[in-house]
Amino acid sequence: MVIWIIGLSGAGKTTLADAVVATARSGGAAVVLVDGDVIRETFGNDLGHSLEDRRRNAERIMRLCRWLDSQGVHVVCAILSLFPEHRKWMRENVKAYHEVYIDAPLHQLQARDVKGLYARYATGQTQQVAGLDLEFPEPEFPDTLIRNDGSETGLLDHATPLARLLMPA
Ligand SMILES: Nc1ncnc2c1ncn2[C@@H]1O[C@H](COP(=O)(O)OS(=O)(=O)O)[C@@H](OP(=O)(O)O)[C@H]1O
Ligand SMILES: Nc1ncnc2c1ncn2[C@@H]1O[C@H](COP(=O)(O)OP(=O)(O)O)[C@@H](O)[C@H]1O
Repeated sequence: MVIWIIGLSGAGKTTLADAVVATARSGGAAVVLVDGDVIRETFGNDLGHSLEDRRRNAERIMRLCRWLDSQGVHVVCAILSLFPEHRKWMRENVKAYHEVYIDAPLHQLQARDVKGLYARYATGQTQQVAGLDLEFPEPEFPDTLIRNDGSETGLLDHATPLARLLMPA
């Protein structure tokens, strides 16, 4: 199975993905964590954040996830996932695809701004920020919809039910 965790920068994708993987492993599941940022670095940061590079990065990650899945390993992937056609491709090309959308209000992301991305946008140092000058089409049919209301505990409450999807019966 591939659990595909989508959301804007700072929504809590990595936080949730880490918890799902830790819980699933403790329950005996063979699972790999694929994080958009980490895969960029793993491949030598050869892609930036232009729309074209993001498309290529996402396509690389999709194929990597499908390949891992085909080897009998579960995958939890945390990715911004800008392109609706990619989500469709995953649903069509992975036998067991579970899409999770973390919907977090932009004002909270801007207030938290752990990576300083939104502050850099505000001062004009960074452009093409999803949710601001880059459209983020919301997933239409997520299998799990999480409204991140600002409570990290509330977010992590979803980790165990998701991890159970990966654990041996
Ligand atoms: N404009 C701009 N400039 C520099 N960096 C940016 C920019 N927009 C996003 N980010 C960072 O890229 C991370 C998202 O990358 P992903 O590989 O998950 O997805 S995608 O390529 O955006 O589709 C994202 O990581 P997360 O915060 O983990 O989502 C950001 O840290
Ligand atoms: N609901 C929340 N309340 C408080 N902090 C949160 C919440 N959700 C996420 N965080 C914090 O925000 C930061 C960004 O989360 P992260 O998982 O890296 O997001 P993403 O991977 O979507 O960019 C982390 O430091 C995390 O602890």
